Amino acid sequence: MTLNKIVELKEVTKIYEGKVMHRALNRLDFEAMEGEFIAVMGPSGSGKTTLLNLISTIDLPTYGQISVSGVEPELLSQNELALFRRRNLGFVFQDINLLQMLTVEENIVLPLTLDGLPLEEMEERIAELTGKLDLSKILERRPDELSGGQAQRTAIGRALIHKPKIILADEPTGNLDSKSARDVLELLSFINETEGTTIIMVTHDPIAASYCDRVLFIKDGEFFNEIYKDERRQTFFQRILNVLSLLGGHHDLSSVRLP
Ligand SMILES: Nc1ncnc2c1ncn2[C@@H]1O[C@H](COP(=O)(O)OP(=O)(O)OP(=O)(O)O)[C@@H](O)[C@H]1O
Repeated sequence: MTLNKIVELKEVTKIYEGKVMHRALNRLDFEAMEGEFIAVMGPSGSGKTTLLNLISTIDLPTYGQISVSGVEPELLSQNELALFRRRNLGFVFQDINLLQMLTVEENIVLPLTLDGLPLEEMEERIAELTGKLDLSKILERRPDELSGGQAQRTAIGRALIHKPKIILADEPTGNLDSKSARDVLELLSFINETEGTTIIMVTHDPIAASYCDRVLFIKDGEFFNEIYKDERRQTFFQRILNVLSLLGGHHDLSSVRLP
């Protein structure tokens, strides 16, 4: 099977112009193949969120080229970009951001109603997806009646309902306890394997990163290292810790253990 590049960045530089100019990314090359599950790690301020914002077409680079799912964001208007994002990308954040007045089901189905999909098709997709997400029994609940893990799984449902090609996740387990975090990571892996959805996830957590196929490490806006998963998650996890300790800017990792 030949894999296609779904994301490509060539020599991308991002400079924030403010009172003080800041070069957040410097001549960064990056590629994601269709169906990959990639973690992006690096010390605070190294440019991870900037990278995600560029891939998600929310922001444009100062220099360099970007292509996402065959599209060069620079060539599209703001309206075209908004439509492109809605059709092709799914977003999952640390701050879960569900609409409080809506039920679990209504929150998940919201992006489809924007696209005016027929009711029957919406119901079919909701049933299939909420089964996978283990939310079928709590579809009528509102966000304040959910655990952190259930709320994040609802947010993942909302990100997945339109079958995006790419999921972009920024610290999706950052606010969760370890059990809920594991559930969310297993869910993302399952979606990646069964749907072939490409996932790019920024995380500080080496355990979260160990669920991925590849970890990209950046430092001061530049490529630092990248490692691929091997047979066992335990050894991959250990290799992630090794690179993090070389990278610096992290807390003491000696006590972190894979559960
Ligand atoms: N809009 C902005 N204007 C000016 N500087 C910015 C802006 N956004 C980010 N930066 C700076 O760019 C650098 C990279 O920020 P970014 O948010 O990408 O880092 P990060 O690796 O995601 O950090 P963290 O892990 O703390 O979230 C930081 O030094 C940040 O202060």
